[in-house]
Amino acid sequence: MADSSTPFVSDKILDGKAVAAQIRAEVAATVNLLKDKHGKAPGLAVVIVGERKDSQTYVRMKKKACEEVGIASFGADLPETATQQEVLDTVAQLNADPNVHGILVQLPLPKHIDEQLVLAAISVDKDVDGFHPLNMGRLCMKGREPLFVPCTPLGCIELLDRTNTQISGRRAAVIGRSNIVGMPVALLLIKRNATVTLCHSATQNMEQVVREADIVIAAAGQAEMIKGSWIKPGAVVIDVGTNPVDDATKKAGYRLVGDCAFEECKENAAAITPVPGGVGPMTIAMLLKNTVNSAARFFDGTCTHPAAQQQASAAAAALPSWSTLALGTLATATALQAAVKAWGRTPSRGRS
Ligand SMILES: Nc1nc2c(c(=O)[nH]1)N[C@@H](CN(C=O)c1ccc(C(=O)N[C@@H](CCC(=O)O)C(=O)O)cc1)CN2
Repeated sequence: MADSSTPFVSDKILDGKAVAAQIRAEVAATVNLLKDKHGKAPGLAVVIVGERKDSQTYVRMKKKACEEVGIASFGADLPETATQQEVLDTVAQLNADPNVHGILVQLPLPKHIDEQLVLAAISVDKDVDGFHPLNMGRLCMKGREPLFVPCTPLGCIELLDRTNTQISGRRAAVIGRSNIVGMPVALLLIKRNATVTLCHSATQNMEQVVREADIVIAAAGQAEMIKGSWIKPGAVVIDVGTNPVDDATKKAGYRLVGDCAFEECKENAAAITPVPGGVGPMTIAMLLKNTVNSAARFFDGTCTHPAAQQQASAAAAALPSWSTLALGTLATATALQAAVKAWGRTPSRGRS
């Protein structure tokens, strides 16, 4: 099923870190093209509320990744005690900032803050996490496309694509129905013509469902719940789980394991993602990609956000006539158009 001759699969291990590195290099090249053409860098704002260690780590990783590819970082670090209004005001400021093309609010939020309200307050044009109800709604509908697809699900599909794994016509089992992963990845697989069973805590005989699947996406958040005997020989297994388990031999006192019993599942699988080093790095790579796609829409004026319209008219007024444009600029524009066009196809790509 997975093409083990790709540079990303070795000894059945699907190296998400390597795929993510390739995507980050592509993003960096597109950022350079955008800077050459528009004289501006894409900007990503990350909002974090509270002091959760894991969330702070992820936010640090996102900022570092932005820096490495030339995306400008913005954002706000709010205390655990921040009120809902303060969070909404922060989002409103970022919505209005013309240098910010992507906004994300790190999840989970503290309990006293209404997650739905905050996610719906993010401008749909800057919703690089794809969690705005309008983007989620479009993802659910046949013949509609969201402006942004959530990063981890997009990363799972990209892993399948970059290892030439056929999706169309195959059976897929998704374990877990979260808004961040399970639900949207099931929708993406359906849009790619897979036959999908979405398993959850009330699913009966989950083992049997998984046994019939050519593609398994494990996103239940339960350490090593999927056993090797559940995996159909030759299946491709994408393990989204990142569960800390006590390990006295580690400096931190714990290690991360996935939702799949890795060594056992690897026996039967054609390819399996490791934890860490599988889906995690893809989440951040896809965030960078979503941000660059957003900036490109802002810069070329195809985005409906008022700031984008203003920027596009200002740019048009400042533009020299076509006859004086250097050939190099034209080449850059063409390369940029091609790059952004190719990327925009990801959610509904018909390749199998
Ligand atoms: N607003 C959002 N919040 C959350 C999201 C999200 O996509 N948007 N996803 C997760 C957390 N997350 C990103 O935010 C994330 C999780 C894991 C990784 C990652 O690279 N993990 C590494 C291991 C890292 C470690 O050692 O701790 C790996 O798997 O190799 C990146 C991003 C919940 N919140």
